[in-house]
Amino acid sequence: MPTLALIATGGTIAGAAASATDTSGYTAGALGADALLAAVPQLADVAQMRAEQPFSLDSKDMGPAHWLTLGRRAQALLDDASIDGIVVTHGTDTLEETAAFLQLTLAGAKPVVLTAAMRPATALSADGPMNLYAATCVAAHPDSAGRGTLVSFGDAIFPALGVRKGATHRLDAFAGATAGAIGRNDPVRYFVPPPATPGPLVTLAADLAELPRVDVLYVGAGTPPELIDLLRANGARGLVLALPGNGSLPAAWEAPVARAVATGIPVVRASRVGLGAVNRKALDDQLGTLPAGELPASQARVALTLALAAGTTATLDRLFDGR
Ligand SMILES: NC(=O)C[C@H](N)C(=O)O
Repeated sequence: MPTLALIATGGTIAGAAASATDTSGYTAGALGADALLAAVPQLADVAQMRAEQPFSLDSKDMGPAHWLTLGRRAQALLDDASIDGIVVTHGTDTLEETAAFLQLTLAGAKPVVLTAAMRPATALSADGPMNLYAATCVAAHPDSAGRGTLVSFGDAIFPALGVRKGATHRLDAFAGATAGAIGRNDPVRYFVPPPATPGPLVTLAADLAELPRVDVLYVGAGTPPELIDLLRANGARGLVLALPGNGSLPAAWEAPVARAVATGIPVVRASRVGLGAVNRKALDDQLGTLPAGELPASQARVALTLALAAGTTATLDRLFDGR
Protein backbone atom coordinates (compact mmCIF):
# COMPACT_ATOMS: atom_id res chain seq x y z
CA MET A 1 0.00 0.00 0.00
CA PRO A 2 1.43 3.43 -0.93
CA THR A 3 2.24 6.07 1.65
CA LEU A 4 0.91 9.50 0.71
CA ALA A 5 1.44 12.88 2.30
CA LEU A 6 -1.66 14.97 2.82
CA ILE A 7 -0.87 18.67 2.87
CA ALA A 8 -3.97 20.46 4.12
CA THR A 9 -4.09 24.20 3.45
CA GLY A 10 -7.69 25.12 4.37
CA GLY A 11 -10.47 26.03 1.97
CA THR A 12 -14.14 25.11 1.95
CA ILE A 13 -13.22 21.43 2.05
CA ALA A 14 -12.16 22.24 5.62
CA GLY A 15 -14.99 24.72 6.16
CA ALA A 16 -17.50 24.66 9.00
CA ALA A 17 -20.87 26.37 9.23
CA ALA A 18 -23.32 26.74 12.12
CA SER A 19 -25.91 24.60 10.35
CA ALA A 20 -25.89 21.73 7.86
CA THR A 21 -28.04 23.67 5.42
CA ASP A 22 -25.77 26.72 5.35
CA THR A 23 -23.48 26.49 2.32
CA SER A 24 -22.42 30.13 2.14
CA GLY A 25 -22.05 31.59 5.65
CA TYR A 26 -19.21 29.35 6.78
CA THR A 27 -15.59 29.70 7.80
CA ALA A 28 -13.17 28.20 5.28
CA GLY A 29 -10.22 26.35 6.80
CA ALA A 30 -11.90 25.87 10.20
CA LEU A 31 -11.11 22.13 10.35
CA GLY A 32 -7.65 20.60 10.51
CA ALA A 33 -6.11 17.81 8.46
CA ASP A 34 -7.03 15.18 11.06
CA ALA A 35 -10.72 16.05 10.77
CA LEU A 36 -10.54 15.71 6.97
CA LEU A 37 -9.00 12.25 7.31
CA ALA A 38 -11.43 11.18 10.04
CA ALA A 39 -14.37 11.94 7.73
CA VAL A 40 -13.13 9.36 5.19
CA PRO A 41 -12.20 6.11 6.97
CA GLN A 42 -12.22 4.40 3.53
CA LEU A 43 -8.86 6.08 2.81
CA ALA A 44 -7.30 3.31 4.89
CA ASP A 45 -8.10 0.90 2.02
CA VAL A 46 -6.19 3.05 -0.47
CA ALA A 47 -3.08 4.46 1.19
CA GLN A 48 -1.35 5.22 4.42
CA MET A 49 -1.75 8.94 4.98
CA ARG A 50 0.70 11.24 6.71
CA ALA A 51 -0.94 14.58 7.28
CA GLU A 52 0.50 18.03 7.80
CA GLN A 53 -0.84 21.55 7.77
CA PRO A 54 1.56 24.37 6.84
CA PHE A 55 -1.28 26.93 7.09
CA SER A 56 -5.05 26.99 7.01
CA LEU A 57 -6.64 29.65 4.86
CA ASP A 58 -9.51 30.60 2.68
CA SER A 59 -7.60 30.43 -0.61
CA LYS A 60 -8.70 33.97 -1.51
CA ASP A 61 -6.14 35.04 1.09
CA MET A 62 -3.22 33.04 -0.30
CA GLY A 63 -0.41 34.68 -2.16
CA PRO A 64 3.05 34.07 -3.58
CA ALA A 65 4.56 33.64 -0.09
CA HIS A 66 2.21 30.69 0.53
CA TRP A 67 3.10 29.19 -2.86
CA LEU A 68 6.78 29.28 -1.87
CA THR A 69 6.12 27.67 1.53
CA LEU A 70 3.92 24.97 0.02
CA GLY A 71 6.24 24.34 -2.91
CA ARG A 72 9.29 23.90 -0.69
CA ARG A 73 7.46 21.49 1.58
CA ALA A 74 6.06 19.51 -1.36
CA GLN A 75 9.52 19.19 -2.93
CA ALA A 76 10.97 17.94 0.39
CA LEU A 77 8.20 15.31 0.55
CA LEU A 78 8.75 14.28 -3.08
CA ASP A 79 12.44 13.83 -2.31
CA ASP A 80 11.58 11.64 0.71
CA ALA A 81 11.91 7.98 -0.33
CA SER A 82 9.20 6.92 2.14
CA ILE A 83 6.54 9.07 0.40
CA ASP A 84 4.90 7.85 -2.83
CA GLY A 85 2.83 10.90 -3.69
CA ILE A 86 1.10 13.98 -2.34
CA VAL A 87 -2.51 15.07 -1.95
CA VAL A 88 -3.07 18.79 -1.35
CA THR A 89 -6.42 20.02 -0.02
CA HIS A 90 -7.01 23.64 -0.96
CA GLY A 91 -9.67 26.28 -1.45
CA THR A 92 -11.21 26.39 -4.91
CA ASP A 93 -10.86 30.15 -5.40
CA THR A 94 -7.14 30.27 -6.18
CA LEU A 95 -6.47 26.56 -6.62
CA GLU A 96 -5.54 27.18 -10.26
CA GLU A 97 -2.69 29.49 -9.25
CA THR A 98 -1.25 27.05 -6.71
CA ALA A 99 -1.61 24.15 -9.15
CA ALA A 100 0.32 26.09 -11.80
CA PHE A 101 3.01 27.06 -9.30
CA LEU A 102 3.53 23.44 -8.22
CA GLN A 103 3.51 22.16 -11.80
CA LEU A 104 6.07 24.72 -12.91
CA THR A 105 8.46 24.27 -9.96
CA LEU A 106 8.32 20.70 -8.62
CA ALA A 107 10.74 18.04 -9.82
CA GLY A 108 10.07 14.31 -9.74
CA ALA A 109 7.73 11.73 -11.19
CA LYS A 110 5.61 11.13 -8.08
CA PRO A 111 2.03 12.40 -8.35
CA VAL A 112 0.93 15.64 -6.74
CA VAL A 113 -2.87 15.91 -6.69
CA LEU A 114 -4.86 18.93 -5.58
CA THR A 115 -8.47 18.74 -4.54
CA ALA A 116 -11.07 20.96 -2.92
CA ALA A 117 -14.80 21.27 -2.32
CA MET A 118 -17.69 23.57 -3.06
CA ARG A 119 -19.66 22.79 0.10
CA PRO A 120 -18.27 23.07 3.63
CA ALA A 121 -17.52 19.88 5.53
CA THR A 122 -20.56 20.43 7.76
CA ALA A 123 -23.04 20.64 4.86
CA LEU A 124 -25.67 18.11 3.93
CA SER A 125 -24.15 16.19 1.01
CA ALA A 126 -20.74 17.77 1.48
CA ASP A 127 -18.61 17.08 -1.60
CA GLY A 128 -15.26 17.25 0.21
CA PRO A 129 -15.03 13.68 1.57
CA MET A 130 -15.64 12.09 -1.85
CA ASN A 131 -13.26 14.54 -3.51
CA LEU A 132 -10.57 13.71 -0.95
CA TYR A 133 -11.16 10.00 -1.50
CA ALA A 134 -10.98 10.40 -5.29
CA ALA A 135 -7.83 12.55 -5.13
CA THR A 136 -6.21 9.94 -2.90
CA CYS A 137 -7.10 7.19 -5.40
CA VAL A 138 -5.51 9.31 -8.15
CA ALA A 139 -2.34 9.93 -6.13
CA ALA A 140 -2.10 6.24 -5.23
CA HIS A 141 -2.58 5.01 -8.81
CA PRO A 142 0.54 3.87 -10.70
CA ASP A 143 -0.72 5.49 -13.94
CA SER A 144 -0.54 8.92 -12.28
CA ALA A 145 3.25 8.89 -12.15
CA GLY A 146 5.08 11.22 -14.53
CA ARG A 147 2.06 13.44 -15.10
CA GLY A 148 3.20 16.33 -12.93
CA THR A 149 0.66 18.16 -10.81
CA LEU A 150 -2.97 17.12 -11.27
CA VAL A 151 -6.31 18.45 -10.09
CA SER A 152 -8.91 15.86 -9.10
CA PHE A 153 -12.37 17.35 -8.74
CA GLY A 154 -15.65 15.48 -8.88
CA ASP A 155 -15.03 12.58 -11.23
CA ALA A 156 -12.61 14.48 -13.48
CA ILE A 157 -8.81 14.63 -13.51
CA PHE A 158 -7.23 17.74 -15.01
CA PRO A 159 -3.60 18.59 -15.68
CA ALA A 160 -2.53 21.60 -13.60
CA LEU A 161 -1.89 23.86 -16.55
CA GLY A 162 -5.09 25.09 -18.14
CA VAL A 163 -7.36 24.21 -15.23
CA ARG A 164 -9.58 26.96 -13.90
CA LYS A 165 -12.56 27.45 -11.65
CA GLY A 166 -15.33 27.91 -14.17
CA ALA A 167 -18.45 28.18 -12.02
CA THR A 168 -19.13 30.10 -8.83
CA HIS A 169 -21.56 27.61 -7.26
CA ARG A 170 -21.82 24.43 -9.31
CA LEU A 171 -20.41 21.30 -7.71
CA ASP A 172 -18.48 20.51 -10.90
CA ALA A 173 -16.81 23.89 -10.62
CA PHE A 174 -13.60 23.15 -12.53
CA ALA A 175 -12.89 23.12 -16.22
CA GLY A 176 -9.75 22.28 -18.12
CA ALA A 177 -8.15 23.92 -21.14
CA THR A 178 -9.54 23.25 -24.63
CA ALA A 179 -8.76 19.53 -24.40
CA GLY A 180 -10.69 19.23 -21.08
CA ALA A 181 -10.16 16.46 -18.55
CA ILE A 182 -7.35 13.95 -19.20
CA GLY A 183 -8.86 11.25 -17.04
CA ARG A 184 -11.75 10.12 -14.89
CA ASN A 185 -12.16 8.63 -11.47
CA ASP A 186 -14.10 5.61 -10.27
CA PRO A 187 -11.95 3.85 -11.20
CA VAL A 188 -8.92 5.98 -12.10
CA ARG A 189 -8.26 5.88 -15.85
CA TYR A 190 -6.47 8.22 -18.23
CA PHE A 191 -7.41 9.01 -21.83
CA VAL A 192 -3.94 10.22 -22.82
CA PRO A 193 -0.42 9.00 -22.09
CA PRO A 194 1.81 11.00 -19.72
CA PRO A 195 3.53 14.00 -21.33
CA ALA A 196 6.94 13.37 -22.89
CA THR A 197 8.79 15.97 -20.90
CA PRO A 198 7.51 16.32 -17.37
CA GLY A 199 9.68 18.48 -15.20
CA PRO A 200 9.87 21.95 -13.76
CA LEU A 201 10.00 25.05 -15.93
CA VAL A 202 11.92 26.86 -13.25
CA THR A 203 14.20 25.79 -10.43
CA LEU A 204 13.85 28.40 -7.74
CA ALA A 205 16.89 29.44 -5.72
CA ALA A 206 16.76 27.90 -2.25
CA ASP A 207 17.26 31.29 -0.61
CA LEU A 208 14.63 33.13 -2.68
CA ALA A 209 12.71 35.21 -0.12
CA GLU A 210 9.94 36.61 -2.29
CA LEU A 211 8.58 36.45 -5.81
CA PRO A 212 8.43 39.38 -8.22
CA ARG A 213 5.08 41.09 -8.54
CA VAL A 214 3.02 40.44 -11.65
CA ASP A 215 -0.46 41.92 -12.01
CA VAL A 216 -3.44 40.93 -14.14
CA LEU A 217 -5.31 43.77 -15.79
CA TYR A 218 -8.86 43.02 -16.95
CA VAL A 219 -9.48 44.93 -20.16
CA GLY A 220 -13.07 45.84 -21.01
CA ALA A 221 -14.52 48.03 -23.72
CA GLY A 222 -13.04 51.47 -23.07
CA THR A 223 -10.71 50.53 -20.17
CA PRO A 224 -8.02 53.26 -20.10
CA PRO A 225 -4.54 52.02 -21.12
CA GLU A 226 -2.96 54.44 -18.62
CA LEU A 227 -3.60 51.71 -16.04
CA ILE A 228 -0.46 50.04 -17.38
CA ASP A 229 1.65 53.02 -16.30
CA LEU A 230 -0.08 53.15 -12.90
CA LEU A 231 0.69 49.51 -12.18
CA ARG A 232 4.26 49.89 -13.37
CA ALA A 233 4.75 52.97 -11.14
CA ASN A 234 3.21 51.00 -8.28
CA GLY A 235 5.79 48.21 -8.49
CA ALA A 236 4.52 45.64 -11.00
CA ARG A 237 7.44 43.89 -12.73
CA GLY A 238 5.28 42.16 -15.31
CA LEU A 239 1.72 42.37 -16.61
CA VAL A 240 -0.86 39.92 -17.88
CA LEU A 241 -3.71 41.46 -19.84
CA ALA A 242 -7.03 39.61 -19.60
CA LEU A 243 -8.18 40.76 -23.02
CA PRO A 244 -11.49 40.42 -24.85
CA GLY A 245 -12.05 37.58 -27.28
CA ASN A 246 -9.05 35.56 -28.37
CA GLY A 247 -6.65 38.09 -26.86
CA SER A 248 -7.64 41.14 -28.91
CA LEU A 249 -5.60 44.19 -27.90
CA PRO A 250 -7.51 47.46 -28.38
CA ALA A 251 -5.64 49.83 -30.74
CA ALA A 252 -5.25 52.46 -27.99
CA TRP A 253 -3.24 49.94 -25.94
CA GLU A 254 -0.60 49.21 -28.54
CA ALA A 255 1.70 52.16 -27.82
CA PRO A 256 1.48 51.89 -23.98
CA VAL A 257 2.11 48.13 -24.19
CA ALA A 258 5.14 48.61 -26.47
CA ARG A 259 6.45 51.25 -24.03
CA ALA A 260 6.08 48.90 -21.07
CA VAL A 261 7.89 46.09 -22.92
CA ALA A 262 10.68 48.51 -23.96
CA THR A 263 11.23 49.45 -20.32
CA GLY A 264 11.64 45.81 -19.25
CA ILE A 265 8.06 45.01 -18.17
CA PRO A 266 7.02 41.84 -20.00
CA VAL A 267 3.40 41.88 -21.13
CA VAL A 268 1.37 38.71 -21.72
CA ARG A 269 -1.77 38.65 -23.86
CA ALA A 270 -4.30 36.36 -22.19
CA SER A 271 -8.06 36.15 -22.65
CA ARG A 272 -10.90 37.04 -20.32
CA VAL A 273 -13.01 34.38 -22.09
CA GLY A 274 -13.22 31.18 -20.08
CA LEU A 275 -12.14 28.76 -22.75
CA GLY A 276 -9.75 28.58 -25.68
CA ALA A 277 -6.24 29.64 -26.62
CA VAL A 278 -4.56 32.97 -27.33
CA ASN A 279 -2.24 32.27 -30.25
CA ARG A 280 0.87 34.10 -31.45
CA LYS A 281 0.32 36.65 -34.21
CA ALA A 282 2.35 39.30 -36.03
CA LEU A 283 1.37 41.90 -33.43
CA ASP A 284 3.33 39.99 -30.78
CA ASP A 285 6.53 40.30 -32.79
CA GLN A 286 5.79 43.98 -33.37
CA LEU A 287 5.07 44.86 -29.73
CA GLY A 288 7.17 42.21 -27.97
CA THR A 289 4.15 40.70 -26.21
CA LEU A 290 3.77 37.03 -25.27
CA PRO A 291 0.52 35.17 -26.12
CA ALA A 292 -0.67 33.04 -23.18
CA GLY A 293 -1.63 29.98 -25.24
CA GLU A 294 -3.98 27.71 -23.29
CA LEU A 295 -3.28 29.28 -19.92
CA PRO A 296 -5.93 31.40 -18.23
CA ALA A 297 -4.73 34.85 -17.12
CA SER A 298 -4.46 33.61 -13.52
CA GLN A 299 -1.94 30.93 -14.51
CA ALA A 300 -0.12 33.07 -17.06
CA ARG A 301 0.54 35.40 -14.13
CA VAL A 302 2.11 32.57 -12.12
CA ALA A 303 4.24 31.52 -15.09
CA LEU A 304 5.46 35.07 -15.69
CA THR A 305 6.16 35.50 -11.97
CA LEU A 306 8.34 32.39 -12.01
CA ALA A 307 10.09 33.35 -15.24
CA LEU A 308 10.97 36.74 -13.77
CA ALA A 309 12.19 35.06 -10.58
CA ALA A 310 14.43 32.85 -12.70
CA GLY A 311 15.70 35.89 -14.61
CA THR A 312 14.48 34.95 -18.11
CA THR A 313 11.21 34.99 -19.99
CA ALA A 314 12.71 32.87 -22.81
CA THR A 315 11.20 29.71 -21.27
CA LEU A 316 7.71 31.15 -21.61
CA ASP A 317 7.61 30.84 -25.40
CA ARG A 318 7.70 27.07 -25.12
CA LEU A 319 5.20 27.01 -22.27
CA PHE A 320 2.69 29.40 -23.81
CA ASP A 321 3.09 28.45 -27.48
CA GLY A 322 3.58 24.76 -26.85
CA ARG A 323 6.81 25.03 -28.86
N1 LIG B 1 -14.94 26.48 -2.40
C1 LIG B 1 -13.91 27.10 -1.80
O1 LIG B 1 -12.98 26.45 -1.39
C2 LIG B 1 -13.98 28.59 -1.71
C3 LIG B 1 -13.19 29.21 -0.59
N2 LIG B 1 -13.44 30.63 -0.57
C4 LIG B 1 -11.69 29.02 -0.75
O2 LIG B 1 -11.18 29.21 -1.82
O3 LIG B 1 -11.02 28.73 0.20
